[in-house]
Amino acid sequence: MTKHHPDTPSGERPTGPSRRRLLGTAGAAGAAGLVLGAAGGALGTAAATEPPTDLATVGRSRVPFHGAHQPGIVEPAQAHGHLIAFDLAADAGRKEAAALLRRWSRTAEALMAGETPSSRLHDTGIALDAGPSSLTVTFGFGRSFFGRTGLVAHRPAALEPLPPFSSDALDPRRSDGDLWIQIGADDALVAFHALRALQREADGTARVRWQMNGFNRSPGATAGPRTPRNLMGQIDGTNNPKETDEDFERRVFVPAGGDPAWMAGGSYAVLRRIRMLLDDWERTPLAEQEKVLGRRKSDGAPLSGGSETTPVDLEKRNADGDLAIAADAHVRVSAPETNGGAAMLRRSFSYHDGFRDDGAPDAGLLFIAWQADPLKGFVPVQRKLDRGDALSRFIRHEASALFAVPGGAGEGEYVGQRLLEG
Ligand SMILES: C=CC1=C(C)c2cc3[nH]c(cc4nc(cc5[nH]c(cc1n2)c(C)c5CCC(=O)O)C(CCC(=O)O)=C4C)c(C)c3C=C
Ligand SMILES: [Fe+2]
Repeated sequence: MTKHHPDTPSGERPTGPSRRRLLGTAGAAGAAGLVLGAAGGALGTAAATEPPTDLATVGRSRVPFHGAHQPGIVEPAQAHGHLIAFDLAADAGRKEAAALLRRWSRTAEALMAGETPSSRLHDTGIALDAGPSSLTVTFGFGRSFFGRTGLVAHRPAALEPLPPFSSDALDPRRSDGDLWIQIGADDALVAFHALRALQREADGTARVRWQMNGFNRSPGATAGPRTPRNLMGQIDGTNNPKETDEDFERRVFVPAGGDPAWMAGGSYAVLRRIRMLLDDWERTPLAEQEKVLGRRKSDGAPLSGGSETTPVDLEKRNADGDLAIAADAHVRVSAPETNGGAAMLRRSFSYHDGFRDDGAPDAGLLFIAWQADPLKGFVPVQRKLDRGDALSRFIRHEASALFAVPGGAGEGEYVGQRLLEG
């Protein structure tokens, strides 16, 4: 399907120059000046003299933009993440939202390919000598988007507001939003470059509602891939659904023929900003920390025995007759076996935003859960955790959002087109 491009007279998709080609080509200063605009002076000089940067594996790694699903869901969480939510401007409706998603998609496609986005705006140059660095950009729609764009009839039933939980201490200013972008990259400059490029594309159409920054372990820090640790020091992500599981697609993605039709191949993202009471946690003896979770801290092995990947045995008893995994241990209370099979794909980022007035670290988990239906994933599990999770003593849910993340864009399509032009 060939689509008319809004920003070129011919209507063809402009392909931006590779960032590396821009740096390395003799005489690139002129071209760079065009692309870089105001910043072109200083960077243009560098462009004429600097050799192209050789990229290592991390920089070269590239995730495709097009596909059945949007990027940033099944790929391992990157070292750097930015989450940003927008509200549409008062005078922006469906037409303006469609134009924005078209611009955003075009920009995301170029950035993920390691290209300088060709846009009506000047590039900042922040990522000039970097490769794609596994950049992913993922777009979602919040419940309020549908009212503002006259699309309430197309709003998924799954976007019903999440129920309140007794342990919620939610800040509405850092919750919800009409539109959401999740950015992840294994290079901090590439991630920030994408954040700025996408934010600037929204100027005049949508304004930032909230923004959060997260991180994970850098690729290459360990000899082989390992499950990441969170800021409590726990290995976190072991018992996630695996792409090889027979029911993975059904659990995580809306099927073709699902309701609404425009969500086929899409998923629902539940975001919770969960602050960790790290001073309390770090004062807690190791054995108690392990009992709270139900797994060993050193290697993530379940307290019922084995290694990290050994299935958790919830029936196992110690010699003294006690349950090896306590009745309120986090892994027992959250396990699909104790929640009627409810499961979600957890793909989170840690965060640290300095220290609060009381001296405690403002740090924790940007918990992101992906599922085909929040009522069969996050909601029943969080209800159960809310009633009796030993981890609750050490965490505070401070912000919350739920977004419908449509399927991936086909060639020549933009994300959300099936909704906005359907
Ligand atoms: C409602 C869903 C969940 C919230 C909120 C949540 C918060 C949370 N979790 C950890 C740390 C770990 N969680 C682990 C397992 C785990 N957690 C959930 C759900 C929520 N967690 C599920 C469904 C599971 C898998 C259970 C299973 O099938 O065994 C683990 C163990 C390792 C793993 O399997 O990932 C850790 C560690 C924190 C720190 C946290 C809030 C800050
Ligand atoms: Fe958990």
